[in-house]
Amino acid sequence: MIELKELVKRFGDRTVIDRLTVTIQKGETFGLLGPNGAGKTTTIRILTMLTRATAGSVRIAGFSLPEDEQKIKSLIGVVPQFFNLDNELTAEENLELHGRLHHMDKAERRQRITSLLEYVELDDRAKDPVGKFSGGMKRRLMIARALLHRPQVLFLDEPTVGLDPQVRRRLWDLIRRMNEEGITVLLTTHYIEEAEHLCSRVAIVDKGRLIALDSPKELCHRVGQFVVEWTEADALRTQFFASREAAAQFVGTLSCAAAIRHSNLEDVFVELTGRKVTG
Ligand SMILES: Nc1ncnc2c1ncn2[C@@H]1O[C@H](COP(=O)(O)OP(=O)(O)OP(=O)(O)O)[C@@H](O)[C@H]1O
Repeated sequence: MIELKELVKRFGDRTVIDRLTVTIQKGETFGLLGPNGAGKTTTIRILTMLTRATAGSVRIAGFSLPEDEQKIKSLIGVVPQFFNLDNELTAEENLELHGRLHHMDKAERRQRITSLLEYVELDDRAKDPVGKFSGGMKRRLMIARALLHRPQVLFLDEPTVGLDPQVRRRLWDLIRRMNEEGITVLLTTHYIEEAEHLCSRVAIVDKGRLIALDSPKELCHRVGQFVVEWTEADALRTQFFASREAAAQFVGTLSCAAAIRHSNLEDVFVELTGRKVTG
């Protein structure tokens, strides 16, 4: 559904995307995971035609950039990282504006706006100005807006950044539901838990480079499913093991207290880069 081949983006002499090659299948929820500055937003900006790649190719649903820009625009929905709703307008009016920009006819617009406000559970706030909405409500309205013209692919840039854990989980449910209904989702995140909960596969990116790509489970298997953590000379030490038994055996050889836990994508990132995603 989405194919990036040898994608490069340079700003002056700075390379922020470095030969990124990724193929995302139809129906996947795919995550780009990496720390701030890894190049995730720039990748989304290229895919959503807000900036052009320096080199490499992009295909979405069989169409190529930049040749098929108009066609691709009608197939994608975008939820940017920062709120870009019109605070003066009501929820309904914000959607209405988007529908007009996408040349949807009046009857279709009305029907979609009503059903999507219900879908994101904002139907009772349809007539309220968006300026009064909480962060979570604004994010849900941005998702409704992105879905209005029935896109096949949805791009979500850091969909839950700045939201409290409860609101985040509610958005995860919504993203999962959209995916179950057949939409291909590409999201960026620097939240480990978000990638682990939502994504069928994850590309770990660092400094514009792809450093690993697989399902969260496989990535954790790769470093070792179990981690032993202990403190030595005031520093936290970790070691990976393929089984709980092997981890427990190792703990038996230590002369201090140690904890055994499951590994996660943060561990994978640290193993591969020596740094933390959430740093
Ligand atoms: N227009 C620009 N001109 C120059 N440098 C830029 C521009 N846009 C992004 N960059 C640089 O490109 C690098 C990647 O930025 P990008 O926003 O894609 O990272 P990110 O992984 O999305 O991080 P974040 O989560 O903080 O947005 C950063 O070092 C950033 O400073």
